[in-house]
Amino acid sequence: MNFKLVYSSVILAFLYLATSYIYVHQLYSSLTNQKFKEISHEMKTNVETLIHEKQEAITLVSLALATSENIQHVLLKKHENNFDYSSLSLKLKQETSLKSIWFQILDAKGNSFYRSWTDKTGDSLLDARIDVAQMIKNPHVISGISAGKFDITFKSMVPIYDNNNFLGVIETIAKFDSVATKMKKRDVETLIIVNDKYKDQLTEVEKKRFVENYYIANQEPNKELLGMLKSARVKDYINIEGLIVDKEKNIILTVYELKDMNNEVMAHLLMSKKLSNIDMRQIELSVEKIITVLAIVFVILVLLVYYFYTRNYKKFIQKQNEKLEESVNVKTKELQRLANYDALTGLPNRLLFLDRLKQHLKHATRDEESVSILFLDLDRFKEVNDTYGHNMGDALLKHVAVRLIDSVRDEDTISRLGGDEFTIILHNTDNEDMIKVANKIQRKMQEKFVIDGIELSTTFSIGISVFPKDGITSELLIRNADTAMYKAKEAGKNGYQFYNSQMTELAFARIELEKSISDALKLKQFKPYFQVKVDAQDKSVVGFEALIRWIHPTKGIIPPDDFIPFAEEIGIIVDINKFMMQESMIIFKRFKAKGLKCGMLSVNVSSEQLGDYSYVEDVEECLKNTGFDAKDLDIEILEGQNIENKNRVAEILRSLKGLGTTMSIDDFGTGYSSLTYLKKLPIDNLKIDRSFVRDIPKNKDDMSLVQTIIALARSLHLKVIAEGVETKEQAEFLKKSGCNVLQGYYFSRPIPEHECEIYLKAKS
Ligand SMILES: Nc1nc2c(ncn2[C@@H]2O[C@@H]3COP(=O)(O)O[C@H]4[C@@H](O)[C@H](n5cnc6c(=O)[nH]c(N)nc65)O[C@@H]4COP(=O)(O)O[C@H]3[C@H]2O)c(=O)[nH]1
Repeated sequence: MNFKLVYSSVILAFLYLATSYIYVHQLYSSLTNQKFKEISHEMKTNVETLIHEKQEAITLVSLALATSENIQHVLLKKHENNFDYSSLSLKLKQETSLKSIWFQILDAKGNSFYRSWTDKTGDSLLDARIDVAQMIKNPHVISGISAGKFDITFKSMVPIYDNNNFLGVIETIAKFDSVATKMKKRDVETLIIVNDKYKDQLTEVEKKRFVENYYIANQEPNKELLGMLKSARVKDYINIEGLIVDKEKNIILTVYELKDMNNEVMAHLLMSKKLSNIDMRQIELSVEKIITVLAIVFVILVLLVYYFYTRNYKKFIQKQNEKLEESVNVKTKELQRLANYDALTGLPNRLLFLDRLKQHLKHATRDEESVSILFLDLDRFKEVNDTYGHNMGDALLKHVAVRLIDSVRDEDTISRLGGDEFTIILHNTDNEDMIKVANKIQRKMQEKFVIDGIELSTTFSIGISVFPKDGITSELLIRNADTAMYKAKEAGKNGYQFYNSQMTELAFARIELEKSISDALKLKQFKPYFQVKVDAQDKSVVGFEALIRWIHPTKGIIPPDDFIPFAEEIGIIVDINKFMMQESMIIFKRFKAKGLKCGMLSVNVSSEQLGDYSYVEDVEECLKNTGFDAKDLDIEILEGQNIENKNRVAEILRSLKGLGTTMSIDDFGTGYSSLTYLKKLPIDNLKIDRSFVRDIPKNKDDMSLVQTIIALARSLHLKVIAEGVETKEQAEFLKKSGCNVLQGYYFSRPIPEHECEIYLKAKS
């Protein structure tokens, strides 16, 4: 995601808002200042206008009166009592804005001829007033503001002529503070501050109307302004340049300089207007407009940024999606590989094999061709695992896979179904080709594998099924190839078998048998039968061999040869033997508890178990569970059994010996054990196979062979037990030959517990 754009947008927005704020603020203050200036100007202009108006008004009045014939006549005749302007004053008061107005008439010599406010006349004003002197000297219209004894006033003097004969002067006087009153109507308070230089002149004015030496000319001065003036220096206010805005007092202040007739500043008009009375709406409207424009610009900018951002974001999302898709593809491929290929060998696994087989079958159906499946199972792979561990087993599988790949064409599919099972799919091959492939595999496997310096050899049992002859579905073809593979195992391993229909029946029978053996174990249908072993010399009971019998509810007693090899093949023999050992020990414990001398208990062990340490644990557990004395336990090992797996077997036998048991080599003479090797094993007894005893005394070779075995056993300090003794002659011959213990039908067949008890009781 483009965070840069987001960050810069946020910063820009902030800058924009800050700048806008400053701009609006400055604009507002500049507009306000402008407005205040305008207000100040307006106040000054207004007051000036009012002053001019007033001056003009009284001048007009003077001019009007100067042309009055009555005045001229009276001045010519000096009949002063004919004047009365009180009605004129009243009229002016009523009809005009001239509320306080006075008149004075001077004669041509500057003497007061008439005063409307007093009866006092005849006094000369030439000396008292410069303006009067000027007028007499040079009659002309004089208009202005002047300070007198009582106040400052508006004055206008107009010469009175009779034709060209100067008769005198008419003077009109008006109060000045009416200007302040008029200004008030316009919301402006005006304080008329008369300059301090007039202080001495204003002799008839009350002292209290002075602030410092400045006369306040208002009749009723504004209290606030007066307060302000009193609380500071008067100069501070009359010297204001431009204007003052006092937000605290909510006023705007400005000063107007009032000039006298000689154009000299004679007074200052301090004017104030309430800020709250100033109409700021226009400014606010302008500012609002600006804010609106700025806001619109901001919104547009935000929208633009948003547009670019979303466009950018879409691109970003698109890129992310592409990346995601890419990694999903990689992962999917990886998963497909994991799902379809065997992690150990890298060959296609069961899933891919099934898929490819289905494809082959589809094409073969369409093109009317054949497809063959070779089902391969390593012979004795379990022994490799048990002997050298699973790592070695795995390494062997990898090497085997390489050799398999070397044995077939590239287009043939080899897969590992799991464990030591492999399959090969061959397309459109005849029997001869298949045999060639099977032979090639076998040849490749002949050479020993050398892994971590250890030499290993292994072979394959191969089952072959062919589409469509042996099945048209993949499931059936695999099952039938598997069945054929079992057949190859039964036939002695390291070979191949083509599937035929009889094999299916066999396969079903095997499944059936597997289930019923398992059920039999659960239902305790297996029973130990005991066959006695007697001392060759005095025929006393030395012990018993426990031999299994399957007491089948419908088939009766099933002998071990009918199910033990199969039980060994499917592995259930481990549980069966454990069960047999524990049951026999319990029975022996019962015999002993009854005081019966049953001697040693011999049990059989399977080749499956001798390569596995867990057998030692099983024996230990049975001894512990039953409290059976290990010294009374003899374990019979078949000569042919696993003896090749020398080191492991030797170790396990030593562990068993460590528990206190004795060990016997069973069926001796049928295998090919070297006696030197046997010497190294912790063996106590050697049982001569009954096949050598059977034909005694008829077969002289057997007799001499038996004698040789006994002599050899003796030299190895082993006890010799002969089995299959059926006749007295045989018993006698074996006794004479030095055999220690005899076992066979001659003494007793294998019998169940209760019969054994009777037998023992009879013997004791
Ligand atoms: N013809 C003849 N036979 C005699 C005579 N005396 C004994 N036998 C038979 O010879 C076999 C001796 O047992 P084995 O060699 O251990 O051979 C046993 C043993 O290898 C195996 N077996 C029996 N019980 C068990 C067992 O619990 N576990 C295992 N793993 N194998 C067992 O089954 C084999 C066969 O057992 P069985 O049928 O009981 O056959 C027994 C026994 O009945 C005789 O005088 N004449």
